[in-house]
Amino acid sequence: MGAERSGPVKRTLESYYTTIEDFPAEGILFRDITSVLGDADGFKLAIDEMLKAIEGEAIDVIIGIEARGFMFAPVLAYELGKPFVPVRKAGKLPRETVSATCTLEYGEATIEMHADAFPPGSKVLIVDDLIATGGTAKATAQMVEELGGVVSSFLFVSELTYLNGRDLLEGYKVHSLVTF
Ligand SMILES: O=P(O)(O)OC[C@H]1O[C@H](OP(=O)(O)OP(=O)(O)O)[C@H](O)[C@@H]1O
Ligand SMILES: Nc1ncnc2[nH]cnc12
Repeated sequence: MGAERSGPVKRTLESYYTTIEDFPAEGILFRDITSVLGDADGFKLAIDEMLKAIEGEAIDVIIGIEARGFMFAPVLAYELGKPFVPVRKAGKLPRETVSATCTLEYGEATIEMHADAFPPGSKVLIVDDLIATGGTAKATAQMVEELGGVVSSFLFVSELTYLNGRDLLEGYKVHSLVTF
């Protein structure tokens, strides 16, 4: 028998994640994105797969949600030549804002976006690292629509399917690359 050939092992995006038990509270399985970003191949794979997921979609503006959405949305905005708009936790943005409150897997949050972030009618891609209950994403869509924008789709690196966040986003197009 001849020698077996083996090329470089192709890792999945999921394999770059680290899982931490009981963080930040007991009973939570925390899916840590920093180990994806902390590996150059992992980060490249994430960006490549994100770009592939939205290939061909009409997008005018890319929103990233603080803090972990900021790790991805600006890279996509740069790659696609589109403006980046931040959604931030309350009290951080300097100009007039719109706001929405959401319930999360652990806690509650109020988030804000600048009222002049994009012109009415803009097609908006909403990016975050993860969807859990979907509360943050839904609150972001409410703000986009309050400003006359149209949500083209949501794009998450990962999805906690057991929290059924997709149900809250019924009627919207939702992309996620890794499911836990
Ligand atoms: O689907 P949901 O239940 O709304 O949860 C998802 C959100 O929770 C996490 O952010 P977190 O609020 O922990 O803030 P961080 O990005 O600043 O760590 C995550 O990055 C999403 O933004
Ligand atoms: N289980 C989890 N892991 C990582 N980020 C999260 N955000 C909300 N729930 C999370």
